[in-house]
Formats: sequence, C-alpha cells, structure tokens
Amino acid sequence: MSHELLTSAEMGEADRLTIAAGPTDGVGLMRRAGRAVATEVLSRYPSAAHVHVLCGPGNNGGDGYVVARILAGSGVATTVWTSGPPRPGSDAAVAAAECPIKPRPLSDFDPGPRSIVVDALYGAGLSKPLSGEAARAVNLAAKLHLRVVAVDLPSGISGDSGKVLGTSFSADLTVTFARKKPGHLLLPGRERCGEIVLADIGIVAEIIARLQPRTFENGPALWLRDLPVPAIDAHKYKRGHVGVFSGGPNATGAARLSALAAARSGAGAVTVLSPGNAMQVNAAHLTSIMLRKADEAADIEAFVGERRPSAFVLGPGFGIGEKTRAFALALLASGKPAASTGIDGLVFDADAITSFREAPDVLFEAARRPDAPALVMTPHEGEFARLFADIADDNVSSKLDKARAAAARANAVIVYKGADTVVAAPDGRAAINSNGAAWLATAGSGDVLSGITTGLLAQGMPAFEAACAAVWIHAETGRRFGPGLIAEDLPLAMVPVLRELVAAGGGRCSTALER
Ligand SMILES: NC(=O)C1=CN([C@@H]2O[C@H](COP(=O)(O)OP(=O)(O)OC[C@H]3O[C@@H](n4cnc5c(N)ncnc54)[C@H](O)[C@@H]3O)[C@@H](O)[C@H]2O)[C@@H](O)CC1
Ligand SMILES: [K+]
Repeated sequence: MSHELLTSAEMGEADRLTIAAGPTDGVGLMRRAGRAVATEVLSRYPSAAHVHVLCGPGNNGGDGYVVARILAGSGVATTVWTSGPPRPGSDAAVAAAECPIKPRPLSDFDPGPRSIVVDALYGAGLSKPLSGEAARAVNLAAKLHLRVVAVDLPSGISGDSGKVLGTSFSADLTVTFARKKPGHLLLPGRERCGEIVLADIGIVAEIIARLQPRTFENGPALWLRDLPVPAIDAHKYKRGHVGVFSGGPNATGAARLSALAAARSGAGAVTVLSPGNAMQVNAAHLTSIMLRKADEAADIEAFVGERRPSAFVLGPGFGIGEKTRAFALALLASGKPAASTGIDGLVFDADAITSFREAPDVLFEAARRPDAPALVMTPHEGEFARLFADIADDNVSSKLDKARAAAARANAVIVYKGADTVVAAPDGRAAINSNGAAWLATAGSGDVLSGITTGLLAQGMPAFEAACAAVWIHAETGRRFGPGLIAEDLPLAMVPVLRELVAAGGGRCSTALER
C-alpha cells in the first residue's frame, strides 16, 4: 500500500530503520535516490543542452552529487553549484567525493537559457526561509523559464505543511522517495511540485508499517473495502434511509441536491423533511424522493420512531439560527442507546455549522456524548473559522494539523474543504484529497458532497471512510466531467465512477442494516 504519507520525522525514521535492518547503508540509499532522479532527467530531457545541479549542504545536496555524477557519466554537460560543502564524514560528503565535477559557488549561478535545473538545495531538512543566493537562484530560474526537477521537494516547500518558507522553486517535476509527504499534496506545495514521481529506493512496506502512519493520500485503497454494495436480498430500507432537511419556500434546492446525491450513492430511500410552508414547492420537484413535514424538533423524533432512518443531513439551504441549533441538538440526541431505534450518522454542513458560531461548545459537548451518532462536518475555510476560530488563526499549523485539532475537539470527522480538502477523524487519522478539479467550484457542489456522505453513512459505511469516499467520488466526478459542470450534473455523472469502484471490488454488503 503506498497511499501512506510520511512526515519528515517519519521519513527519517524509515531511513534509520532501513539502514539498521541492512544491508543498505545511508550512502546506498542516497545513491538509489540520486539514480532515480538522474533516470527521470535523462528520459525526459534527452536533448538537454546543459544541466545545472544545485547542491545544498545536507543529504538533499548529497542526492544532487549523485545525480550530477550519473548525468556527467552519461555525456550530459553538467555544472554543480553549491550553497555550502557537506559536513565532513556525512553521507553527502561521500557522494560529493564520488562526483567528478568541481562545484562552483551558488552565488555565481549563471544558467543559460533552455538549460535544466536540478534542485537539490534543501528537502526534508528545510529549517528556515530561503534567502540570499538560494532565493536568487529561484528568481533566476523563474525569470529564464527554466525547467526545474526537484529532488524530494522543491526547495522552500515544507514537506510537512506544504507552506512556502520565504520563496520556493516551482518545479516541473518532483522526484520523491518511498512515500509522498503531506507537503506534496497540501497547497501551495502541490502547485509548486509539478508532476510527482514516487521512486522506490528500497524502503520496504514492512518498515513503513512499523511507523503506523496516520496520514494518507485519499483514494480507493483507503476505503474501497468498506464501500457498500447491496446484498442479494436487499430491499430499499435495508439499503439505508436518509433524511434531508429542506429550507423554507425560497431555499429548497440545496436539500434536493443533497437528497438526489444520497439516493445516487446507494441509499435505498431518501426523505426530504420540509417546513410546512415549503411542502408544495418541494412536492412539485420530487419523484422518487419522499417528502414529509418537519417544523419542530418533535417532528424529527416522530419520524425517527416511525420510519427508522439511518442518517441525516442538516444545513444545506436550511437557514441560520435557533431552529437550526434545536434540530442539530435533537439529532445528536437521537443516537442508538442500545440495539434499538436511533440513527447512525449525521452530516452537518453550511448553516448547521454557522448556527453554532456563537456557542460551538454546545455542539461539541452534544457530539461527545457516548450515545451520539457519528458526526461528519463539512466546513469550507470560512465555516471552519466560525466554529474553530483559534485553530483557524494559528499561522504556524498546516491545514492537516488544523483539521486534526478540530476533529479531536468536536469529536467529529471534519471535512475541511478546499482545493486540497483534508478529512480528519477524532482518532487522529487524516487523508488529503488530490484528485479535485476547479470545475467543482460551483454553487450547490457542497450540497451534493453532503448528500453523498450521508448516503454512504446510511448504508453503514464508517464515518471517516464514508467522508473520504464521498470527497474522492465527488472530486473524481467533477474532474472527469470538466467544463460546463453544474451541481445538478453531479448526481448522475457520478454513476460511472461508482460503477468502476464496485467493479474494482467495493465492498461491504448492506444486509447488516436490517432495521
Ligand atoms: N531520509 C531518507 O530516507 C533519505 C533522505 N534522502 C535525502 O535527504 C534529504 C534530507 O536531508 P537532510 O536531513 O540532510 O536535510 P536537507 O538536505 O534538506 O537540509 C539540511 C541542511 O540544510 C540547512 N538548511 C535548511 N534550510 C536551510 C535554508 N533555508 N537556508 C540555508 N540552509 C538551510 C540545514 O542547516 C542543514 O545543514 C531528503 O530531502 C532527501 O533528499 C535521500 O538521500 C534518500 C534517503
Ligand atoms: K530540493
């Protein structure tokens, strides 16, 4: 499984464990890393006039000396520019000694047009903002529009957070080793990496497993086995029943988008719960989706008792205020006390999140009660800041850190949306999504995401996996659809994506859901 992401500290530990296990030593790993980069350079730029290898003082620079040695040995005109010699006795010093090219000082860096830059200044060990001669090299490469191949990470990008420290190279290609790092997927790092190639340098899966990584690149490998498929004896209520709350007569569309998405994601039955004054509007637009009046929290209780729904979505188009808070708290109090009636999962989005901006602790306390249903919240950046103001304001933490902290505080799976959506669970697991596309930035797209998540929850998929699957399916659908996408397209356009996932081995039968 290569969907794990490693922090700099975990990567260092993987390195240490691999060397300890033998027979490869540190220089051996470095030679493999450098060879992987050189192979990419040679295959992609066979007619490069000149390659400039920029080597820093640490092991990233060590990889660079290996690249330069192999390129020169292959007949490529190669210059090495260094920001400082490697520490004597280090692996990088060995690699530098093996390189036949005499390095020139980086302060003299003077590349010609159409040459290639191999950026081996700083990688996992980046410890301060790029400045001086390194920043000058970044500017020169950008000004001359040079192709840049980054070793491990573009120098200036933090592998743990994806943040730019000072300035950074914008690479066309980044070759990294063993596993990707969070900074390859979090913005702005992802944009600066260009294409990412993952090279095997002999750090085996057993070593990675010993680290028990808690961060993943979102993809089917993470949740396919849990994706619900109907059992042979399925009937509609066995496939999960979703309740979707509608807003008033002028704000019903969002709930219908969620409802349709929940149905398409496999829930056997979906009911829109509508204020009395919006019943006619909703009735005029619903066919297979059921409709029921819900004006007060007591109506929820009656619905749960009579119809045994398994999951609800509250928020899309619902409005902000006291009624939203009352409904949210009533839903959080509707979990299963034992094996009796009660709901399994909740998704709070949009107005359900914003309604608690003045009193987030009330929400968190209700979500922390032992009987509370599993809760997924799907804030975009603005909504996140309303509920978790102090976490959002922390300029040092990464988006990954923030989503994790929020999930722990709220006892909820947090889907922190954006172009680099992070899904975090209260137990510390987190996934970064990387298959999104800007086509998804369209009104109602988030309502569809909430609906897919709720549909999967209703079929018994665990909350973290359901949220990850929904985010990935939603993004994949938008990416494939491309130009012209509007939210109404998404529920139907996701069908081919779902078909492929089921054909690829998804997952768990929803028979267990007999209610
Ligand atoms: N850990 C592993 O498993 C492997 C690591 N390898 C390479 O080793 C790299 C990590 O090596 P290091 O830990 O030595 O770290 P780096 O080589 O990234 O940088 C560390 C050195 O750079 C200096 N430095 C950091 N940021 C600076 C800045 N902004 N301005 C000036 N100086 C700065 C530090 O003081 C230190 O001397 C990886 O990125 C990868 O390229 C590979 O050789 C293969 C195996
Ligand atoms: K680098």
